[in-house]
Amino acid sequence: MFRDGLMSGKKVLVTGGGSGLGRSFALRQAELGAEIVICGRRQAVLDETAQDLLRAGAPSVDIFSCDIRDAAAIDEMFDAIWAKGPLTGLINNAAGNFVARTERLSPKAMDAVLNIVLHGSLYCTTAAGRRWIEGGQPGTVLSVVSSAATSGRAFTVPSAAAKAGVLAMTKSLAVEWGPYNIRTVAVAPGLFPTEGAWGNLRPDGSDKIPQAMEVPLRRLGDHSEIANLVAYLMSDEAGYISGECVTIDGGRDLLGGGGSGILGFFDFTDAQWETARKGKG
Ligand SMILES: CCC/C=C/C(=O)SCCNC(=O)CCNC(=O)[C@H](O)C(C)(C)COP(=O)([O-])OP(=O)([O-])OC[C@H]1O[C@@H](n2cnc3c(N)ncnc32)[C@H](O)[C@@H]1OP(=O)([O-])[O-]
Ligand SMILES: NC(=O)C1=CN([C@@H]2O[C@H](COP(=O)(O)OP(=O)(O)OC[C@H]3O[C@@H](n4cnc5c(N)ncnc54)[C@H](OP(=O)(O)O)[C@@H]3O)[C@@H](O)[C@H]2O)C=CC1
Repeated sequence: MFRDGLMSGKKVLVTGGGSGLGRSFALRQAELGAEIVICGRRQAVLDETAQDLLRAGAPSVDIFSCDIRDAAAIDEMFDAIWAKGPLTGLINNAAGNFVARTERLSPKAMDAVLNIVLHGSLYCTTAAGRRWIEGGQPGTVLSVVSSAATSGRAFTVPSAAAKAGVLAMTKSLAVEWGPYNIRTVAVAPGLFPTEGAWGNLRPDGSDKIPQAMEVPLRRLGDHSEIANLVAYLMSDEAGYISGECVTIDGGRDLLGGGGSGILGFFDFTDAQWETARKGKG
């Protein structure tokens, strides 16, 4: 789909790039010639993906065990990255989410999601932007949000609220940092199977209808489809796109509020919620 070397000369940090969609984004850009940096909390996952990235063609791969809830740790990671050469792009991909009845969430449960999605994305974005502005370098920040950012999403309210904040950040910085030649963009994925999303959002008994039937195109997304979109948006070919969020969901959001994926939760029993919470769903 793209010319070889589309991302040559680029160096991109993918938060949560060791697994799930982040891994697919990193792999696609590695194939297109980008130097890749990935971070996450699980060192073993990062180690394994780093080997895959090198095999895919990345000229260099750096990995950082870093919890993006920790602003100081992020700053250390960015210092270490810049010591070897500045990034040209950042992908805010790492996220935390789970289904729960909102009125029963503890403050810690709310913070667990908000701190990763909203605070983590803002910490990483400003860590990159500050360095680009000081160095007089252009840059691109792509944040992975969700249609929940605009439509809301019952039973995952902290995530929906955090994604709305990240989208507002994207649009605000497109204006504030435009004069520095820093682009900020977002993608809103629909259903792309990953361990994290299915493990946290799809407990047993929650699917009222087959998952593909939640989507007008009658199928789930393939990682290659969103990885190509992300590669395009990170490349210079998208150099005049800023402040925009591209939805890639087979038309699912047009069914209203993220489709019918949440319908099962209205009838969930206390026992089912407990099982979901323990991660046995
Ligand atoms: C909007 C749609 C689109 C988005 C899609 C995605 O993002 S898909 C990507 C999805 N991918 C991922 O999510 C991957 C990353 N996810 C994670 O690391 C975890 O799921 C995390 C977000 C809980 C953070 O982990 P951690 O180790 O920092 O947290 P911890 O275990 O120490 O708990 C902290 C607090 O939260 C509470 N609590 C926890 N679960 C539940 C629950 N089900 N029910 C109720 N509460 C729950 C827990 O009880 C505690 O509160 P307490 O009792 O002390 O007052
Ligand atoms: N899959 C889907 O259908 C959809 C996904 N999305 C969004 O796409 C993105 C990727 O989702 P997906 O791949 O499914 O999620 P996964 O849960 O599979 O992957 C999340 C990644 O983020 C990392 N991560 C989580 N918390 C932290 C943290 N505190 N610090 C650093 N890294 C962290 C995880 O690594 P580790 O645990 O090692 O830290 C993991 O590599 C997210 O932004 C999600 O909200 C949106 C809509 C739908």
